[in-house]
Amino acid sequence: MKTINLSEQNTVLNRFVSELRDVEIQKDSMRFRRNIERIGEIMAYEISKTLNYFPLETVTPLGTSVTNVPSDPIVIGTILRAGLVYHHGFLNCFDQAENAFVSAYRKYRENHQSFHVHIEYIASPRIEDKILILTDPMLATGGSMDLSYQALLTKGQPKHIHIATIIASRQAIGYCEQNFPKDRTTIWAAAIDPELNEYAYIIPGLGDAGDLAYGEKE
Ligand SMILES: O=P(O)(O)OC[C@H]1O[C@H](OP(=O)(O)OP(=O)(O)O)[C@H](O)[C@@H]1O
Ligand SMILES: O=c1cc[nH]c(=O)[nH]1
Ligand SMILES: [Mg+2]
Repeated sequence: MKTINLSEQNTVLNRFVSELRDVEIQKDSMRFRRNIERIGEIMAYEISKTLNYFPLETVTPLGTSVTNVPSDPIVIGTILRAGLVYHHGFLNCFDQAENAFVSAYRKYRENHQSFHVHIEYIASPRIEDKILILTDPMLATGGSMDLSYQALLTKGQPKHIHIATIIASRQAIGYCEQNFPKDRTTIWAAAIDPELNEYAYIIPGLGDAGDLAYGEKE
């Protein structure tokens, strides 16, 4: 299994990640959402370099042109709710992709320290033999990603799985390496952080991505 940490390259993506983390800039929730979206656009472009292509003949007003374009059918599968704008970033790039949504959220117990991940709803096309891009901006324990993937397997076996995230913990990378098919999974992260706190939040991370994008929930 390959893990690609895009922060190892000096690109403008790093500025977008640093703005997402910045406690002052986070107050501008529109900027927060737009940064997530544009990281989705850039990551989709990076993933596009791994796809299969075929030569497409195009008729222009003055002749014909042949261009290599992607041939793989793609399903973008997103975990609600923090993944919503990230999803749109991917869709801006892969505008012909099919779309899947999974509602996975942390249900905290009384003590607020332990939780289990709750899946209530999936809406997905068939994913058999397609390229499945699973998107969620935060990969903390990896539990939501794993359970969402298991839920989507009721729709077929994908040809390849791309796990796309903005901030991953080291622990979650290890968890995904153990729980996803090694020969057909690639993990893409805009940054990988060292640890989780006692509430399983990524440290230093950025806080609660869903709340920062869409407001606090009860
Ligand atoms: O890797 P994990 O330990 O499973 O944690 C990561 C999950 O936590 C966040 O969602 P959250 O449950 O906070 O829901 P929200 O998007 O509605 O805020 C995030 O968007 C991931 O889905
Ligand atoms: O650090 C984390 C962990 C889970 N969900 C988030 O939004 N942030
Ligand atoms: Mg979630």
